[in-house]
Amino acid sequence: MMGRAPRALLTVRDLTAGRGCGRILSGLDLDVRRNEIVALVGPPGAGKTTVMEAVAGLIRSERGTVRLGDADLTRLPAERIVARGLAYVPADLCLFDGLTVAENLRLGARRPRPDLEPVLGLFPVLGGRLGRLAGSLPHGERRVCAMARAMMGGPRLLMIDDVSHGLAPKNVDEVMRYLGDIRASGTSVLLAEQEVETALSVADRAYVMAGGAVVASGTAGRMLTDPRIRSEYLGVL
Ligand SMILES: Nc1ncnc2c1ncn2[C@@H]1O[C@H](COP(=O)(O)OP(=O)(O)OP(=O)(O)O)[C@@H](O)[C@H]1O
Repeated sequence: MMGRAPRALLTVRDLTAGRGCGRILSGLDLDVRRNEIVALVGPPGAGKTTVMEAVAGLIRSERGTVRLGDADLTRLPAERIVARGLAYVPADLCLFDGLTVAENLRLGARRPRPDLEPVLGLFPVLGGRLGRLAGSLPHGERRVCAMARAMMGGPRLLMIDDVSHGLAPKNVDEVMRYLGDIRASGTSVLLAEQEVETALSVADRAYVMAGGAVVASGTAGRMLTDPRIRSEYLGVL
């Protein structure tokens, strides 16, 4: 919106979290504003999944705060975080393979007899797959199904881990286009991605992670053109 500062949606401050093996994130700050697509990029093991799981309430943080709009999500259980409007698509998708696509979508809704039409409007490819078992879909469509299931609850923010993982190049382009459509429908997006150029092609802003910390951040345009960031953090000579 011209002349008005973009409003904060997700505000993460001083996030410090680990797993059984010890502390992974220390004092991490991150923001997603309304109508933004934000990318978390970095090599395997940098901590991108850990950020998403801590924000989604799947692992407990030691310290720090997580807010979504006016709501304080800090250390709420995962199901209450989803109910506040924050949905998460994990890298392994967690579809119910023995249920149909339609049944998977209904499970993502927060009402007993949900209308599938708005989400099918966003992901038209699923319209012809509703009666198929989710386990029988090709990998690209499984990812679309998982994104669609997450959208059934009408989230304000959708977090998607390893968004292009295992996809053929044409399916990567398709999934990236869906991210733009999701944003246009009013849901902001936080994605984690190892393929930096892929992430920056769709994101407004990005955070580069290494060793559990944010080591650079800025607009995608700056990330793509700044020679220091390209050589030091993105591995592009
Ligand atoms: N389930 C787990 N148990 C113990 N340690 C883990 C677990 N998952 C990740 N880790 C460790 O936590 C650190 C951060 O991993 P994380 O998966 O958050 O990174 P990532 O940037 O998402 O990597 P990728 O791009 O491969 O998904 C790594 O050192 C990793 O070995």
